[in-house]
Amino acid sequence: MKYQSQQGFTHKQADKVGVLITNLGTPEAPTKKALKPYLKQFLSDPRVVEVPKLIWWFILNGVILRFRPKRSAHAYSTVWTEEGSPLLVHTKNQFTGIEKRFADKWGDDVVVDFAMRYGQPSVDSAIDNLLNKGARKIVVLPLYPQYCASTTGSTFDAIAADFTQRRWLPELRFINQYHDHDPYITCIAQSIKAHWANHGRADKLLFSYHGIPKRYLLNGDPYHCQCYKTSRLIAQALGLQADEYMTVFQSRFGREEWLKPYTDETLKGLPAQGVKSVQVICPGFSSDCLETVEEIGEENREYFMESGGERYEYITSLNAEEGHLDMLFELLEQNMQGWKTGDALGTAKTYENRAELAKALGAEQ
Ligand SMILES: C=CC1=C(C)c2cc3[nH]c(cc4nc(cc5[nH]c(cc1n2)c(C)c5CCC(=O)O)C(CCC(=O)O)=C4C)c(C)c3C=C
Ligand SMILES: [Fe+2]
Ligand SMILES: [Fe+2]
Repeated sequence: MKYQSQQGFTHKQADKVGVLITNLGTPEAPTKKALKPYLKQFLSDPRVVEVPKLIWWFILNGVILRFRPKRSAHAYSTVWTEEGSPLLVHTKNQFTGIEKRFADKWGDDVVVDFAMRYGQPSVDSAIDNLLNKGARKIVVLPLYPQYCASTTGSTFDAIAADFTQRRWLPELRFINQYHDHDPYITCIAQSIKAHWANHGRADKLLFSYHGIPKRYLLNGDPYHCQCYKTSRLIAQALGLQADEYMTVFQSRFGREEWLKPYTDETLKGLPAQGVKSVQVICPGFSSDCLETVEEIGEENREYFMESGGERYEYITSLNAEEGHLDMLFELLEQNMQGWKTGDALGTAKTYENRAELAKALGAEQ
């Protein structure tokens, strides 16, 4: 059969809302063997690398996939925990916390699952789960506060690709971004205040976001503008003056110019300008991951301290903190407004399910 249908459908089943939380994905293990398929899937996505297909095929397979898996495996091994990759561990905890909030308030009317754009659990398997549990309306929350075609756009592609294989499509709502959502800004501001209460302030607060090629911004991607707006709103919430904070971009990949100022170059240059202590937070990452724990927590600390810095503090991502989960739960509920749950399609007097319909129609099944 070309198009898949829900397993075990009956006319009496009550409509449910499905909530799908997604994140980027992470390798299965911190090994060269596990990194290769992960990087291949990730970096073959045309939303991530916008280079003509044939040229990129040669660069990816001939150069990057020969050398990068070993280097990245080493980096991942420094952040790997007993439960696995930090990104997966935090995303799972976020899922569990959000699922509990829905169970407490909505009972059986809402089903929740999570998926990774690359690797496992896949978007297709999570949509399968939600539909088979009776979800007829699905709200998707990619855990990226700022919209970027490479992340948010690509997640939409994965959902759309999955839908091309299904017969009875659910209603869909897709949360595009929440970069200026008040409760999100408040959550980040509160986590900075809590850090200040324990450690005091530093000379400068740095907001570090994952970069993208500058070309994507010039071609119309709103990511850069949304990052700056997030920083501005957090700074406002904290009452910071313009010279007390900075927005910077990390995790460059490849040779072309990415969004500037670069996090690493900035940190290397700040001590010479008299900035001896910094606090760095990454508001674009809803979970700690390789790019925050290793790159911001370790690598950039060394750059700053070796350049004459005296105090460097990384303020962790919101992860599965209660306030963060409350905020995400509220955002999801807002995006479910007007959706009815609990109604069934019919009482099915003539037939209970597809098999009985087939029998009634005298059709072979
Ligand atoms: C938060 C948003 C992200 C954007 C935007 C983004 C763009 C982007 N990333 C790459 C290349 C790599 N990113 C890698 C890891 C990684 N990237 C994000 C998020 C964004 N990426 C996260 C959360 C992570 C960490 C995943 C984890 O498992 O912890 C990697 C893999 C690691 C490595 O080998 O260095 C690569 C590669 C590009 C090209 C890109 C372009 C827009
Ligand atoms: Fe990335
Ligand atoms: Fe901008």
